[in-house]
This record gives sequence, structure tokens and C-alpha cells, in this order.
Amino acid sequence: MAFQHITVPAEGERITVNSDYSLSVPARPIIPFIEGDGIGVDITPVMRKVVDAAVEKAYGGERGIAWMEVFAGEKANKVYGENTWLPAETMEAVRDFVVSIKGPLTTPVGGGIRSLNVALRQELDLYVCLRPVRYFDGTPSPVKEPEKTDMVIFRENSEDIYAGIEWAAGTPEVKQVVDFLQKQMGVKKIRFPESSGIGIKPVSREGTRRLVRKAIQYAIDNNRPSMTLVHKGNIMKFTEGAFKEWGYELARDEFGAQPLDGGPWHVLKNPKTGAGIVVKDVIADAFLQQILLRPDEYDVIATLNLNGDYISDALAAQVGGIGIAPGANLSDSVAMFEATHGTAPKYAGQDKVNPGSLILSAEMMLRHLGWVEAADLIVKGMEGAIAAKTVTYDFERLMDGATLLSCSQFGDAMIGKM
Ligand SMILES: NC(=O)C1=CN([C@@H]2O[C@H](COP(=O)(O)OP(=O)(O)OC[C@H]3O[C@@H](n4cnc5c(N)ncnc54)[C@H](OP(=O)(O)O)[C@@H]3O)[C@@H](O)[C@H]2O)C=CC1
Ligand SMILES: O=C(O)CCC(=O)C(=O)O
Ligand SMILES: [Mg+2]
Repeated sequence: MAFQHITVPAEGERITVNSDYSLSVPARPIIPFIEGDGIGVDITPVMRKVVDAAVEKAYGGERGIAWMEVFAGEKANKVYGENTWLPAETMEAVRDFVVSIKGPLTTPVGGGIRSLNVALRQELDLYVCLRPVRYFDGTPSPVKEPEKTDMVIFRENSEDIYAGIEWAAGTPEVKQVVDFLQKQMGVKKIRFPESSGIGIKPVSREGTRRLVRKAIQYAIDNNRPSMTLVHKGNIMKFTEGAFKEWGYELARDEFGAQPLDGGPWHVLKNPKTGAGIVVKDVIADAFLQQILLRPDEYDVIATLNLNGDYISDALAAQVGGIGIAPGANLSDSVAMFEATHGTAPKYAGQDKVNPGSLILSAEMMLRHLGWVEAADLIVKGMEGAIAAKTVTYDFERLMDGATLLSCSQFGDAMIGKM
């Protein structure tokens, strides 16, 4: 494969996908990485160093990652020339090499380019945004019992208001849309039709079913007691409300769920353990107060794209903040790992921020490859560094008697605790 600016490491090999979607992982898999904008320059090298150390310690040179830099965002503009934000060969590489990891990418508010993060997810059809939220002992938290927060978010990653179907106020296009809605669809409720922007929220049965299927399967595989559909279906009946109905329908159709006490909640039997898994739903605003008051009642969460975005940061805050909030974007075959947080531009290039989110995203990636020993070492390193109170600014400012470390020093502290 001839790339213009991507150098394929000679010593590495490609990961391949088998017909049952399992992976064949060579001893030196080539992993594409996007450095990321803003703090990407700080956290990405630290992530690579910690991962390399964990792999070396676990497998003593028998395995190793062949990192391959691919470009997106501001760095792509530097490498490929102005106004190249997501080069075609970057898309090709992350698709063909199957498993990749990325730093955060900037999206301007209002005008300017649309989100490159969303574009990557949509174009690769990475329809699951998987964001586990767990507590590490000793992490400063604003809640009294942070250890009770242990949830895994399945955020729909390909539809909803995130599809980017919108028209700006005052344009001929929005006038056409408003005219269509008023004249052909009989819509009378646009309060200020002359000065409205309009956005469209597609939510499908197919998209809902494939997400909820993954969430229930995760609950089965990980012996979790419940799966909750979080929605705003009382207001947005045919999108969020339909998501709830289609979610229950999928649980019945494919997992044999039965209504519990006449419904709407259901229960299904975990085929691996025989235990019951409750399938329930909650309206999103109520959910946001209950996760603070009774977090232990929630476990696996399936929700639409925008709700999932808000819930990710809110839940991350309960267990210490988005400095240690990892994630993965998944299709049935391709996987791209990334932190929950963004580019935190005010800290860019200062070697200051917490690299924990990206490192824990890499921990998920190692587990995805089946390299559990190396993944376990990363968790051990994180637990050890936090327990020793050797932490970055975000934790240090909330911890008594902590030692303030830079981003790179925190990576070294983790390696020291493996
Ligand atoms: N997937 C992606 O690539 C994402 C990209 N973005 C993009 O990032 C840009 C900035 O977004 P913004 O809304 O400011 O959100 P950010 O997540 O970038 O930052 C918000 C705040 O979170 C804290 N924070 C973020 N990362 C870390 C870290 N690694 N360690 C410690 N604290 C951290 C900081 O808090 P404090 O000020 O308290 O220190 C920071 O000011 C936007 O262009 C946005 O579109 C946003 C989210 C995801
Ligand atoms: O794409 C962006 O800039 C923001 C995305 C985001 O906030 C998220 O995925 O959590
Ligand atoms: Mg977000």
C-alpha cells in the first residue's frame, strides 16, 4: 500500500479480522495513532511510553506494538497543506489496520469545520461509543461514595442530532426547509420562523437495535445485573421514545426478555450464569439526578448520541473527572480508542494535564487485542500512582498531601508502579 505521508513500520504486521469478527493479532501489530490537537502533543507520547512499558513487562520482548502515525486535525494541515483536516489516507489506514487510537481533535463552535471526531465515527460506522466509568481508590471525588459509581455507557455513535443535518438561520436553505415544514407538513409551531436555524434528529430502529444488542451482550458477558435505556421519550416521542420501545423489543426478540410485573421493565436470563438481567428505562433528566443520589442502581447504560455525550462527562466527574475517562468507538470489526475529554487548549504543550484518559483508553485497546496481562499492568500502574498520591494538577488540587506531577512524570510514576 503506497501512502503519501504515512510510514508503515517495516517490523510490524497487520491485524486481520476473521469471519466471526474475532481478531488475528500478530506479535507486533501495527497500530495507527493520531496525536491529536491541543493537549494531544502532551498525552499521546506519554500514552505510548506507558503502553510500551506495560507490553515489555508483560511479554519481555515477545510482543510489541509497531506504532504508525497517521494525521488528522491541525497536524494534517501542516503535513498535507492547508485545509486538509482528515486526509483520505488516514481514513484508509485506520480502516485497513483495524485497531487504532487517537488524541482529541478540535471542533470550532458555530461556524468552521464540522467535528472530525464525529466524521471518523460516521465514516467508519463506529456505531458504539463505549465509555466505562469506574472508581480508582483514592481519587478525589465530589460525591461521598464514589465507589458506588460503576457504569458502562453504550452511546449510539452514528445518528441523532449529531448527524450534522442542520441549516443556519437566515440562509435560503433554511427558508426552503421552513417553507416545506409549514406548507407541506402543516407545521404551525415554529415560534420564530424568520430567524430560526433548523436541525434534524434521525433515530432509526436499525441503529437502536444494533446498539442495544451490544449493550445487552456486554451485560451477559460481564455478568452485570441490569441494562438501562436512557432517553427523553416523553418529549421526543418518535426518536427518543422510539429508542426506548425498540430497545425493549430487541431485548424480547433476541434475548427472550419478559415483562417484569406487567412492564415496562423486562427481565432476561443470562445464558452464561442463569442470573436475571433487568432491562429498564429512565427519562434522561431524572437519570442525571439519580446517578448522583443512587448510582449503584445503574450499571450498563444504552443511550442516544447527545444524551451519551452529556452523561459521559457527568459520570466521569463523579469518579474524579475527565482526566481519567477512557473510551472506544467500535463497529463490528474496526475499533478506534479515544479519551472522553477534548483538546483542553489552555493547557496545550505545557506537559501538565492528566494523560490517564488516553492511557486507560489504550488499556481498553490492549484488552480488545487480548493482551490482558499488559492491560492489567496499566490498571496496576494507575492504581499505584493514585494510591501513592503522585498525581497531575487535576487531582493534586483536590487531594490532601499529594505530590504534583507533570503529565510525563505521571506516566513514569505509573510505569514505576507496574
Ligand atoms: N473526542 C474528542 O476529540 C473531543 C474533542 N473535543 C473538542 O475539544 C475542544 C475543547 O473542548 P472543551 O469543551 O474545552 O472540553 P475539554 O474536555 O477539552 O476540556 C474541558 C476541561 O476539562 C478538563 N480536562 C480536559 N482534559 C483533561 C485532562 N487530560 N486532564 C485534566 N483535566 C482535563 C480541564 O478542566 P480544568 O479547566 O478544570 O482544569 C479542561 O479545561 C473543543 O474543540 C471540542 O470540540 C471535546 C470533547 C471530545
Ligand atoms: O467532536 C467533538 O469536538 C466533541 C465530541 C465529544 O464531546 C464527545 O465525543 O464526547
Ligand atoms: Mg463529549
